[in-house]
Amino acid sequence: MEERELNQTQDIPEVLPILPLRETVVYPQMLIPLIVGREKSIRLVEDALSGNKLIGMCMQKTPVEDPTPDDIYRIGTVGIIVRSLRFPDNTLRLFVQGLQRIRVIEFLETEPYFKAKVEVIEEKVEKTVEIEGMMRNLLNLFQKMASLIPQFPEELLINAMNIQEPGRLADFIAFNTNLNINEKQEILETIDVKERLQKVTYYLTRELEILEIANKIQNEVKNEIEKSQKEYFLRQQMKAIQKELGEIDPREMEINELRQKLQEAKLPPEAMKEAERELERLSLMPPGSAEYTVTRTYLDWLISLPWAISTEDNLDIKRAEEILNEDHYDLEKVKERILEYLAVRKLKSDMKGPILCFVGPPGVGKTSLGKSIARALGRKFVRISLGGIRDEAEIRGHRRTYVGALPGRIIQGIRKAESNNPVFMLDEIDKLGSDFRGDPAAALLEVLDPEQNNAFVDNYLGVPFDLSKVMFIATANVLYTIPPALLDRMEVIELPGYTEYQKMGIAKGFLIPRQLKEHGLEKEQIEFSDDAIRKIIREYTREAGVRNLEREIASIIRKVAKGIAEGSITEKVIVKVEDVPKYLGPEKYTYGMKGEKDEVGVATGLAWTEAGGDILFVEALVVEGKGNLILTGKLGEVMQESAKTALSYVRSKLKDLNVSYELLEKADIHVHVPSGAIPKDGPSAGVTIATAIASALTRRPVKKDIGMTGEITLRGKVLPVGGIREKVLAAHRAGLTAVIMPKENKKDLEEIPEEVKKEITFYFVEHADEVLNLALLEVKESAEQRNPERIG
Ligand SMILES: Nc1ncnc2c1ncn2[C@@H]1O[C@H](COP(=O)(O)OP(=O)(O)OP(=O)(O)O)[C@@H](O)[C@H]1O
Repeated sequence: MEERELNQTQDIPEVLPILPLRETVVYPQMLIPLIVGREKSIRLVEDALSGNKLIGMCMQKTPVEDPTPDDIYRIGTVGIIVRSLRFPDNTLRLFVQGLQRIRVIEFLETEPYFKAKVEVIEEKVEKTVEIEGMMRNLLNLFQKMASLIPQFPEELLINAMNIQEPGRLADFIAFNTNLNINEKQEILETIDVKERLQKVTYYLTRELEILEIANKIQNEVKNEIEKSQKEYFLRQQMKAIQKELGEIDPREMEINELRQKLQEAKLPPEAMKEAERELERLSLMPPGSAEYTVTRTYLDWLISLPWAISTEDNLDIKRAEEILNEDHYDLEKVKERILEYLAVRKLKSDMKGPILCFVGPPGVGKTSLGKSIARALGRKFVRISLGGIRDEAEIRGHRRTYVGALPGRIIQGIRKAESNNPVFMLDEIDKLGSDFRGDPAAALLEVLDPEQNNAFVDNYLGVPFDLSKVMFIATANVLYTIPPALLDRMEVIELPGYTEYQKMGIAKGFLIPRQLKEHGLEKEQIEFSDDAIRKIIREYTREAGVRNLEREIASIIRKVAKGIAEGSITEKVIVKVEDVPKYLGPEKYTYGMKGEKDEVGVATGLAWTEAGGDILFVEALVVEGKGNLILTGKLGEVMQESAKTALSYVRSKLKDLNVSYELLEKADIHVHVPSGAIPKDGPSAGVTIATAIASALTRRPVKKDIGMTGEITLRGKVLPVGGIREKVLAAHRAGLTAVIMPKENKKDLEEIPEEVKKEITFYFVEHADEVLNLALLEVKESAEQRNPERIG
């Protein structure tokens, strides 16, 4: 009742004590708590309490301690003190009910407190439709704001809905919205109600926008957190439930199991640290994720590697010798070298040995020697082929960041070996490639370098693995394509091809017994005659090694085994020479490739190929022309030059050879080397070409039983060549009885088996004149033998 009475303007005296407020704005009709601490203000309140309890309240422009009238806003509020409490620190707590806006007209007194002449600001508005609409809008916004603030008190909303007067609604909402103090004063000073509604609407809209954005951000963050937290909580709950039930979390079990396996694998400290890190990551990943699988695979690799598993070496040299002999025929020098190697190993166990490299044509037993070494030493045997590898990552692995990454072949081989000291065969080291994907040879160097390979880092593993106990053996068909840096690290052991005699021995002593065993037959059931074996060697295979020989033998044994199994064969089978075509079909090669008769313009050369040695025929023909040299037969650059040199040499000898110079002027010389489709190169056919040309020009036939090799210079000097052993074996195989070779190659004959040397006459020459004398027959081709088209 009192309040209503006081609402009347006339009840407000013209002069009021003015309480300066710091950072507080009091609106009419609002009940607000105030703390009064300044001495002057306490005095003011005390005086008011003993009178009509009415006070004027105006905010200070700045919150100074002792304001002057100039520091005080002129628009304020008149209010009535509803309650006051004195606190022990002498401050007063007041509850003041705001009544109406006032305007300070003039300060009358400043001591003991401010007193001023005031005027009450009347507020009368007509509630137009516009005002009504603005009110409703404001209420809506207020409601919206309430919905965005979680702990918003509901009664504030209800109060707001119950306010009828537009000015009061604006004040109420401004009071309860997060406006800054200057904005609150601005609203107080906005006397025009419509304008006040507009301003409050503006501020409320701004506040709403801020709230909405904040809410959106909050929601997004919350969602993120919620997702991972939900999972975490669920997991924790599951754990708790499982614990309660006496079960173990399968995931935890898996991780524990992995940890135990890692410990059992005895990883070195650096690898263990990495493994622990990955385990930690694994425990935080969702099990179905791709990343989980990647990490799990990596850990499996770490577990499966033989970090601490070594086999014990058996260094009994006698036994090793027995094993090598048991598996291989002959190869005495090679075996001796291997035994020496093992003996040194025995004396010096930590020997950083040279890496052995077996070089030789296919099928000569390189791989099987490696296997025998492993067997003799009691080590595991693994083999990888390097043929055609161009990508360094094949050796060293891909980084784990690649999809589907795996360790390189070295580490894969080690895993296969299940021990860290296997005999590790690197096949076809001569076929390594290199391109933009890096140089595999460089990676291999690191593998083979005893100084570095105790800490070989595979890109996938990312931690070092000790390869120093591995015994590496490389194999190659040829030496010259092996990168020099690699070759430098290796000790080359050459295994040239076998002679027919040796092949016989291998077939009888090793291949046939082995094939019998593999087909489940006894030697009482089948026997090969020597002639039959020889026929197979000569007419069904043409190779330096014995791989095809073994295949053909297996093919015969298979057919016999089939017959026995079917019951069509009941007696011991003796494979005789005439039976061979029955089993293997018509012969594949004609034996004795040597020429059938002494011929003009055809010389027999000796060539060296990847499959061992071979003989080749050089044909020369004098045809009508203008003194040109025609070369055919896919000759390489070196061979072409060699042919030109040979021709020039022969030209310089025309007089000695009794050939007229005019003949050459009217003729071209055509040199051809069959087989035309196979590329040929090298300088060693020099003497052969010279012989063929000389024969063609002189019409003196070349002896068919002589094979020859040697590089030729313009002056006719004969220079040494390579591959003598293979060439001589090929000559022997082809049935030649004499071989002409450079004098400087005489030393190479040492490596040639006695049985071959016995059957061949060797001529060692220094000059091509000697070659012509040896190879050309004295008699000229008779007139009837002459081809009518030929000239000269
Ligand atoms: N001296 C030998 N005594 C007994 N068997 C042999 C002999 N040489 C080779 N062999 C046999 O010949 C077959 C082929 O040999 P191996 O596979 O070792 O050849 P390789 O030289 O490694 O050939 P490639 O270069 O093609 O790998 C094997 O079965 C092997 O046992």
